[in-house]
Amino acid sequence: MTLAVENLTVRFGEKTVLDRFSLSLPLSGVTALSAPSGSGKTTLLRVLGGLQAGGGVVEGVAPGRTAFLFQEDRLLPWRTVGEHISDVLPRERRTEVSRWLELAELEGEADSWPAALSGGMGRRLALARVLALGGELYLLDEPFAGVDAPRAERILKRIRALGVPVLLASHEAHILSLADRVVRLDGPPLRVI
Ligand SMILES: Nc1ncnc2c1ncn2[C@@H]1O[C@H](COP(=O)(O)OP(=O)(O)OP(=O)(O)O)[C@@H](O)[C@H]1O
Repeated sequence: MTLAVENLTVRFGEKTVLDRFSLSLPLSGVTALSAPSGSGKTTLLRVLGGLQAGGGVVEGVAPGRTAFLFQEDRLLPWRTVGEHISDVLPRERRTEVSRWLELAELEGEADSWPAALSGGMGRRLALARVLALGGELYLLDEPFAGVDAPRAERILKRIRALGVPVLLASHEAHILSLADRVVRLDGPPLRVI
């Protein structure tokens, strides 16, 4: 399958973030988007996830079938680590909580509260929740912010093994080096370089 974006334009007031932006890439494995801060990576992911309207054509991705990791963790202070995962699982899959915590190297933290997690642990919990939720395409905005490189590399290998295509935004060279393809973007307004 191919993800195709054609002539996508997004403006916020006077500011043009995406200007007739086009991109085509295979929907398999791990694709990394690399671009300077503030250039529009989040905006592009949001359009692909159906969270942001844009003028243009997007083909190959059904917005309701993507799983989206926001740049912010968006954890719930009143739910434990384990409950963050069980909350997104259907009843018959509730036994999977430990599987997703292990994937994110959070085993042993199921009863912890978000306030007791380090920044990197919170990030891994937010990531585990999206992975558990599932979809046909994972859209991950800076999934490893605050996560040490060796751990991030181990987790990314486990994500790849899930067999669901991943499109992630990252600034980190070690993450880019593990991707199957890196789309380097200039910007703003974004252009593929
Ligand atoms: N809702 C909005 N209203 C106004 N401007 C916005 C809005 N969302 C994004 N922008 C602007 O669009 C530009 C691109 O933002 P975006 O968050 O997509 O960049 P990014 O490449 O993901 O940045 P970073 O790497 O820092 O996360 C920025 O100049 C930002 O200020």
